Amino acid sequence: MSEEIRKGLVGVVADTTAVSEVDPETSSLLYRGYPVPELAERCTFEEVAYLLWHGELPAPLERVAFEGEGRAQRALSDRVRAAVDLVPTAAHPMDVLRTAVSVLGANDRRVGDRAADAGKAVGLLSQIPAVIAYDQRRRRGEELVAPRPDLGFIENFLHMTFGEVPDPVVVDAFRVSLILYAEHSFNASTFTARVITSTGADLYSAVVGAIGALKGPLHGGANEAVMAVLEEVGEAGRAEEWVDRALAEKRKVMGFGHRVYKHGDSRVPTMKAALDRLVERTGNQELLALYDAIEAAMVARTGIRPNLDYPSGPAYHLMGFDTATFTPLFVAARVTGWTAHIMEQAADNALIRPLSAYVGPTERHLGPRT
Ligand SMILES: CC(=O)SCCNC(=O)CCNC(=O)[C@H](O)C(C)(C)COP(=O)(O)OP(=O)(O)OC[C@H]1O[C@@H](n2cnc3c(N)ncnc32)[C@H](O)[C@@H]1OP(=O)(O)O
Ligand SMILES: O=C([O-])CC(=O)C(=O)O
Repeated sequence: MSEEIRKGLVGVVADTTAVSEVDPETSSLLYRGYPVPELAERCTFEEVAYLLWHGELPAPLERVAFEGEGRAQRALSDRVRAAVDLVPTAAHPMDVLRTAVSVLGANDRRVGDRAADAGKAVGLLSQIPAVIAYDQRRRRGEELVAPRPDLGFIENFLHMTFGEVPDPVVVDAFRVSLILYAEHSFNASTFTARVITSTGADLYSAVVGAIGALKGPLHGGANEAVMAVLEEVGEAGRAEEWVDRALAEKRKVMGFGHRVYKHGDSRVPTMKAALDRLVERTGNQELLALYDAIEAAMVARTGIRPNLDYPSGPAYHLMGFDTATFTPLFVAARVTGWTAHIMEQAADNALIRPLSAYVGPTERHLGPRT
């Protein structure tokens, strides 16, 4: 076997992209050239979506037209609602979302029209929150809440989920989290979307595949799994002992480590600051003490730092979301990055098809068969 195998494609540069730049040396992240902490401080989530899709922030008139297009598509269609209702509540909300996007694609006459991809992306950005909000509500035995076209994306998403717009600290922390989750170069789910697109398949198929890839606990599923860690550890005083045992048992501590960042995830300081503001509002100091104690124990023992999922998990908990809804929230943000990459891949396509080194039995032949 003479080929060099890069298991997990570690360190492999698969293509160019102009969507975002991750610099592991400086732990920094740029969307279309703009530092993400700056976008999180000064932009709406809709503006960031526009930036990822069009390469520039919208001018005032472009912003009004773009927001209007999104606001008009926020209501859950009867077909999608019926599809959600068909999925048992025992199924994970990511399965519901995957099914709903599939139904959206099957009902879109533009499905194979590449020129309509930007419009389909706007539709998904509006419909995905409606699905997530309705799914959480039906699991709680609550009625669907109709969208409010007078509200911005973030406020409307929260209104459809909770039946009211929460206070500004919650609204702002949610906005920050979605901007931070929006895009991250060739991560597993985005790469999945690019692979599917490279075959000539439509945008919805690529997004359905990406949702499947994001569900796993080594990727987006970690924000949900972080809550299980916090609950299992229980109190700050138990953190050191718990981390020692988890490492001895060779368990992966969810919310820590990253394939690209080895000196810390660029997004964590911004999300941690939002979490701190939520804690200040709710007075939940024990949660913060627990969070800090687990991080201190992990860093002291392994040098492995938190990734974005570590502060996002408890932040979504304090905002009032059910734990199983956390990874769908990641989808609501990342659909912007996925679709930007889908359009980039389609515009300059080459089928993605690597080679494999065969390690099975050498050639052999069937003997007489009875
Ligand atoms: C937004 C996101 O999707 S970020 C990722 C979210 N995922 C998680 O939080 C899940 C937990 N983390 C992990 O599983 C990993 O850190 C990954 C999958 C994210 C990245 O891992 P990789 O780049 O493949 O590194 P790999 O898994 O080989 O880890 C290297 C070493 O660090 C250890 N390590 C890495 N992360 C962790 C962790 N969270 N807990 C314990 N040990 C860890 C590995 O066990 C391995 O040790 P070894 O060399 O002794 O075998
Ligand atoms: O980049 C990755 O491998 C995972 C990640 O942090 C993300 O998708 O946001």
